[in-house]
Amino acid sequence: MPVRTILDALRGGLVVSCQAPPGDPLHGPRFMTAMALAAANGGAVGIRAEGIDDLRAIRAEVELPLIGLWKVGREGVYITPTPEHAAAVAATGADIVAVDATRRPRPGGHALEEVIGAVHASGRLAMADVADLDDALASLDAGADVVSTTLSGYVGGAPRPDGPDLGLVARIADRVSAPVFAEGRVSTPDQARRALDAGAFAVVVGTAITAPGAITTAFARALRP
Ligand SMILES: CC(=O)N[C@H](C=O)[C@@H](O)[C@H](O)[C@H](O)COP(=O)(O)O
Repeated sequence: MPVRTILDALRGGLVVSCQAPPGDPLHGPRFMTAMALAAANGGAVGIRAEGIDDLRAIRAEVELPLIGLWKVGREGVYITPTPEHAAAVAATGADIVAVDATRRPRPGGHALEEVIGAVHASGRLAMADVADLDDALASLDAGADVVSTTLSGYVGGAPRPDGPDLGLVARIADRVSAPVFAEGRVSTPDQARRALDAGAFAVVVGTAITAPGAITTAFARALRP
């Protein structure tokens, strides 16, 4: 899909993140493809997904713009950490490759520019997953095409807020002209709407839509005395 068409298709809409980690009963391409198809039927304008097998399978069945990433471990920089991971994600046919764009040290000592360079060398757009405004500004300097607030609340060990960081969405959107995606802990349609009002270009929702285990836990907890 041409770059303009991809961004136009995503503007103002809902991207559904379809991810289930190893150990989750829904882990694997079959279930994540079904999730992506269900999201498409429900009106999603894009899909975000993780891992080479899931991305290939989703790409084969879903025509919506696809944001791909590869999680390597769960500590430090784990979202598409190196140029090699970025090239492999791009090779699945994902339209946008999401990469950790925090200012933390990267495995192999790579600079963010190198990871983004690998995305661009593959003809894809680079999404910078950031934790704060300075990450966003630095990532755009490094060549990122779009920014997402994915990592706000997941860096530095401070207690994680319950809701999305709409303040960060607004701070970034006020400073930059690049598209800013609101991502992370968006749990209700009202929060998604408010993310757009805060200046988001589009909204990414994962757990609240595609993680029945977590959704069940929230209901079950609410019933406990
Ligand atoms: C921090 C991190 O690793 N975030 C990941 C990034 O792809 C996913 O685990 C999240 O599910 C995704 O960002 C959507 O967020 P939420 O599930 O909160 O709607």
